[in-house]
Amino acid sequence: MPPLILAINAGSSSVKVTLYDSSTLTSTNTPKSIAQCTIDGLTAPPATLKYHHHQSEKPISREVEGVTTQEDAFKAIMQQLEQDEGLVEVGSKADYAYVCHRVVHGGEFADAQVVDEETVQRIERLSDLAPLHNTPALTLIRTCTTLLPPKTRQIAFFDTTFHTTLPRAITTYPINRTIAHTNALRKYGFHGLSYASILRLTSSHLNLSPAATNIIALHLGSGASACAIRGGKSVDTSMGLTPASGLPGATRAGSVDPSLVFHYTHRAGRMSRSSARDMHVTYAEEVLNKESGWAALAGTTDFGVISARAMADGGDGKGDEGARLAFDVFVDRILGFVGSYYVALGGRVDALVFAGGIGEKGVELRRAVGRGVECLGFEIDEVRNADVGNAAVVDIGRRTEGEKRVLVVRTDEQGEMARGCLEYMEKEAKETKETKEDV
Ligand SMILES: Nc1ncnc2c1ncn2[C@@H]1O[C@H](COP(=O)(O)OP(=O)(O)O)[C@@H](O)[C@H]1O
Ligand SMILES: CC(=O)OP(=O)(O)O
Ligand SMILES: [Mg+2]
Repeated sequence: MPPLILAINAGSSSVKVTLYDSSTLTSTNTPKSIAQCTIDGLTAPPATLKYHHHQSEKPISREVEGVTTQEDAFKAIMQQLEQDEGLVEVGSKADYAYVCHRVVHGGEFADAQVVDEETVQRIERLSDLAPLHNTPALTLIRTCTTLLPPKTRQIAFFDTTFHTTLPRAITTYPINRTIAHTNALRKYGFHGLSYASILRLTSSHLNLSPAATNIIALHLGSGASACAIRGGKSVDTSMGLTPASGLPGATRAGSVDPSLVFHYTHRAGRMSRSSARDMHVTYAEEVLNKESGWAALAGTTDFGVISARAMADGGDGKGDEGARLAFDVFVDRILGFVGSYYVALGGRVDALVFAGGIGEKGVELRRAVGRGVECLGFEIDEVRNADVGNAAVVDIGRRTEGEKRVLVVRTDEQGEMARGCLEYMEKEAKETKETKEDV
């Protein structure tokens, strides 16, 4: 059996796992994917499992009751892989030679790391800075350590790596510099594996080298962010020290006035120091991360449902007011970042890119954002926007040449990890060869 790579992407509302054959490469030099299993809707139960073994004709899709955490989801996914007798590439668990984990907060780690006790401890220390992500990712690392043979190599890939190019004026918060330095308080940025994939796919579609590509990318999923990429490098992004800032999300408030938390409880409004008494900092975090966003405005975390309800309104005020509000708030905040990043890129933008679950499926959202950015020269074609098909990159703009294109990109975070894993394997093989030659 060839060495297999299992790439695990634990998001805030989903777990996506892709299995790759490291010995076969596609035309874009990525290991060939053999099977993919995802469970989404963890925050809008019942969750749905989707499975596709690439030799089978039809993907499977079924609801999975009682699956509410990333750990439940991962175990159900492993069970699905085990049960599939057609998955001949896997003889036993020992065939999973490499396991890649998406870890959202990498702190000071500049690059991917082989998982050992020290890496685990450092990821653990960062958990407070990405409570919806690092803790579940660590749980999955530990589950794999228990479930798979000791010789399985686990590698952690960080969302923060892509943003290590952010300029200092962007990463710096205007606060006491000593405290900022001691506590590592700065903008890190997230969704980096996704932005790396978006850059790769977009530059190839536009026939540009990544180093010559300027884009404004929108990763819109349960967690949503925007990124300005100049010459293939992240120069600004909307998430910050934690994934809680910037755009709102399924259960996240996004950027709000930082003083809001002191006025959130019923004691608030008194405008005294004691007004913060009922708002313990961990409660504030809980509220801003888990009890806000679409869930708070519209009563659901499913943006597909929100879009449908918002459109049913028809503008006569009779429809679902909460859904309309959630939709409008999201569009407003997205437009704010697009405008700001257009200026940051000096107006030289090859493409505005929609990605992530909502970016890929949200026809209405793209249409509404499209209307707002027409003044900048981006124009969405209604017909193309209405049906984006299944291609990795689709032009939905009226222009299909030159600058200011509008694209929908099927970002591939697992694929990005599989590529990184292959690079690691090649490096490891080279080092082993050199060591043997030295002996
Ligand atoms: N038809 C649709 N239109 C708009 N949004 C949708 C649609 N279907 C699903 N979504 C949204 O996509 C989100 C999932 O995006 P995804 O990027 O996969 O999530 P995660 O942040 O967990 O990685 C869901 O929360 C849901 O709101
Ligand atoms: C960083 C982040 O919010 O990730 P996700 O959208 O996968 O939850
Ligand atoms: Mg995601």
